[in-house]
Amino acid sequence: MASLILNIEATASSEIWVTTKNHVSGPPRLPLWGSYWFVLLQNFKFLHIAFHKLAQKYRTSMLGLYLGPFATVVVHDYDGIRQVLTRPEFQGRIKPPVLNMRTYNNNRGIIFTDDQFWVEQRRFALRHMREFGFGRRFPHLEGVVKEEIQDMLDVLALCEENKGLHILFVEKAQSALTVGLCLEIFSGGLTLVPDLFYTVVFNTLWLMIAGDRYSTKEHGKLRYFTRQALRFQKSVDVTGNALVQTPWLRYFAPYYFGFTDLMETTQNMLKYMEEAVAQHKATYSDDHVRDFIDVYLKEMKKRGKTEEISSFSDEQLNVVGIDFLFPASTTVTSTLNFAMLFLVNYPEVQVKMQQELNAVVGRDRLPTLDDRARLPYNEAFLREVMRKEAVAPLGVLHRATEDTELGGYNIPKDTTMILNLWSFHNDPNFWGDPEAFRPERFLDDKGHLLKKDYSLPFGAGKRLCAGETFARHTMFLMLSALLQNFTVKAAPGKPLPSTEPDLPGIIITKKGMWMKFEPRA
Ligand code: HEM
Repeated sequence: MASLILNIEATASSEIWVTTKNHVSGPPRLPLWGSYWFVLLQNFKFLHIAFHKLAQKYRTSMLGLYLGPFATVVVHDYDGIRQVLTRPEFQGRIKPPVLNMRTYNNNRGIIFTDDQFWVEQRRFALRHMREFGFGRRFPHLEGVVKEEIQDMLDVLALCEENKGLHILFVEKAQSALTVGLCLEIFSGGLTLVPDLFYTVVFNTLWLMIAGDRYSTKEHGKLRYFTRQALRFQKSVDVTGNALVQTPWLRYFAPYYFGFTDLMETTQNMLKYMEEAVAQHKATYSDDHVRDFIDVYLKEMKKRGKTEEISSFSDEQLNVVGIDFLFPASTTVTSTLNFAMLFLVNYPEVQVKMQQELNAVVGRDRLPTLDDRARLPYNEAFLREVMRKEAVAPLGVLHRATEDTELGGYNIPKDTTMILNLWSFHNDPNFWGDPEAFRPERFLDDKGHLLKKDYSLPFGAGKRLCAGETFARHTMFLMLSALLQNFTVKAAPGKPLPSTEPDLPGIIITKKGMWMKFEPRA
């Protein structure tokens, strides 16, 4: 079968859009899955690598193909990517029926919606999440994050000191609950990542959304949500794979093609929001708005009186909630996971980061956001991690909302636009030595951060990741606090883990790993 497909590829025309004047090159279209067959043949696991190889093969930065019946262009270069990110006619989203099925059979939320609905809901959510500290400097929230990070460091120190299992017999263990936590993610002096990071990220966001934080005894619930979110991210690739191209597959092999995971995990995450919203309704007061859920309920009441049909609804509130919670709890923690891998593979980089922390912050207090500008090497490290391993290597799919052109090629309305951020981040013409892990590439001769960061792990333009500032703040605070107090090492006696991802999906991740956090003298 594979050789038959290769044969067809070699003989068929590579110009796929006979309806357009100026064709985009790419592999031909076969029955059922169109050009997807050729994509799978290039790399069955990681789509960003497959597209990258095909673009090289067709000597183009704009690859044209069909994913099933859908005309698609994959853009690989900086200029093309920036144009798609910033031009208004490329800000649509694809809305395949299977995606709608997950959210009350309605296209809801922010990430997968477009048009006026998306504009109104994104603007509202961001404006009001800011009131509770999202994406900005806000002393109350920074205090909470500090507490959460201090808890993480304390538990880490306690479990490290007592080597996990032995903690059961140590009086120092504050309670049986701490013991439970230690047993789950600490064992024999090693710590499980990314699980270590789940609490800080989830609790900080949950405080803004639902006005609450999970105490140690409820950490199981919080980790349950994060694992659902991760399972969701792993259920399909970012194109929705064969399930989007041939939706009837869900009747024949729902588990194999990811349909079961897609549905179950979304339902489980929605249940979280549904319960929180029900509790808020039971205790709601117009005079005392506690968090984002209350703000949203208030808006619904207001609009209910004035508008016949409003885009504000219970369903939309639930999906907006998970559209913040699922990326936050998976992308931030997975990026930190990659950061740990780069630290153990490049110990000299880790030493430099610790030296900078010693000089700027010392050891008597935790790093704060005020220190961030004075820790350029630590900042450059995070940028380099996200350049090398952008957890969302193809971003989220865009759609052309009208007939247009890009780079001299005609792009018909409704073309799916995929941005290969990974390919651009690894372009030797742009970065010189993209294969090298070198935080210095983001610094000038004097060690100051370069004014412009050309990498695009969060996208750009109107669809810029809604959580960029939150993610950058949280990752900086967690990483700098960890390195101020611990040295990260690979598990002794085991081969050094590679920095390459091993699990595909909407985001790419590493499997959970046991690592050593050695307290610094
Ligand atoms: C390292 C962490 C993260 C990375 C690398 C990342 C990356 C991205 C990317 C590439 C996009 C697509 C942009 C586009 O459509 O062109 C996106 C969208 C989005 N992200 Fe993130 N993200 C991260 C963290 C977060 C966090 C913490 C949140 C929320 C708390 C979040 C919420 C969203 C939302 C709501 C969108 C959809 C924006 C829209 O369509 O208007 N992300 N993110």
